[in-house]
Amino acid sequence: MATVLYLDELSKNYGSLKAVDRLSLEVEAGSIYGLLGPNGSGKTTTLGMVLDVIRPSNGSFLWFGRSISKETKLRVGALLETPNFYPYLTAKANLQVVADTKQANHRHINKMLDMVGLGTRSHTTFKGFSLGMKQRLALAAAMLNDPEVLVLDEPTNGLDPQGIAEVRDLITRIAAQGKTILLASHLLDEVEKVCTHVAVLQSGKLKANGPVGNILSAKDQLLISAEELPPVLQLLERLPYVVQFAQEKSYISLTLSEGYTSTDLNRDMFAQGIVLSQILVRRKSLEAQFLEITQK
Ligand SMILES: Nc1ncnc2c1ncn2[C@@H]1O[C@H](COP(=O)(O)OP(=O)(O)OP(=O)(O)O)[C@@H](O)[C@H]1O
Repeated sequence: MATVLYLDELSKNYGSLKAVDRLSLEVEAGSIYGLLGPNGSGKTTTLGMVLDVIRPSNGSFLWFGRSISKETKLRVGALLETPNFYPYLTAKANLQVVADTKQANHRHINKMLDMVGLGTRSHTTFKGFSLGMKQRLALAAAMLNDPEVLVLDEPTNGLDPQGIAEVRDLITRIAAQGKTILLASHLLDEVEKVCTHVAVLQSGKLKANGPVGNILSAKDQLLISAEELPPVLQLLERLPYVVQFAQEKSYISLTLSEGYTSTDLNRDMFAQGIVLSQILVRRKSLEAQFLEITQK
C-alpha cells in the first residue's frame, strides 16, 4: 500500500506548551485514519500543520512522498469547521461559488449533490438546511475537485443522532470510492465505527496506533464455573481457541479467539462430560480500553 501521509516527529509548541509532541505516523492509501483524543490533545493542531495553515515547530511531513506544494494541496480536500456558505443562495449556487474559488469544474456539482443526498434539495437555500444537511453540503464542497484525500475535523460535532448517522454513512461511502480519509474525533465509538486505523493522542503525544481492530477491539472476557474446576482447567489447556485463562477463586476467567463464543466453549465442555454451572460474559467497554491506553 502506498503511503499517502507521513509524519516524522512533527511538533508544535505554543510557548512552553507542547500542543503536538514528536508525532510520527503513516497514513496508507485507502484507509480511514482516525486521530482520537480528548479536547486539547492536539488533533486540530496536527491537521492544521499537515494542511499548511499552522507552521510546525519541529519535525516534518510528506504528502504522497513529497513536501507540501500547490500540486499536493490540490490532491487533498479539507473540512476543518463548518464553512461559511451564503445563507440566501441555494445549495447548488453555493457549490458554484466554491467551484469557482477552487477552479473546479461545474459539471461535478450535480454529482456531488447526489452523492451527499442533497440532489433533490439543490434549489433549497442554505439557511433552510438542517445542521446535518449543512455538513453534508460542506463535504460535497470539499469533494468538488475530486481530491484523493479528505481531511475532516470532528465531522459530526453538534449533529443530532440522525445527522451523525448520515455523515458517518457518507464518510464510509466516500472511502469506498478509494479515497483516503484522515479524521479527527474525540468520540471513541465514532472512530470504532468509521475508521480502519487509529492514532490515540493525549497531551500532544502518540499513545497507541494501528488498525482499529487491534487498538480498540474490546475482547469479551468469560467467567465460568463448574462443580469441579481441575478438569475444566485441563480442557482449557487443550482448546486451541482459548487465548488465555486464569483461576480466580471459585471461577475461571478467560478470553477466546476472534469468532468464538461461549456457545463453542459450552459445547466442547459438554462433549467432554463437563457441565458448566455458570457462564458470564464480561464486556470490556471501549472507554475502559481508552483509559488503559492513555494511562500507560
Ligand atoms: N493558537 C494557540 N495558541 C496557544 N495554544 C494553543 C493554540 N492552539 C491550540 N492551543 C493549545 O494546544 C493544545 C492542543 O489544541 P488542539 O486544538 O490541537 O486540540 P484538539 O485535540 O483539537 O482539541 P479540540 O477538540 O478541543 O479542538 C491545547 O492545549 C490548546 O489549548
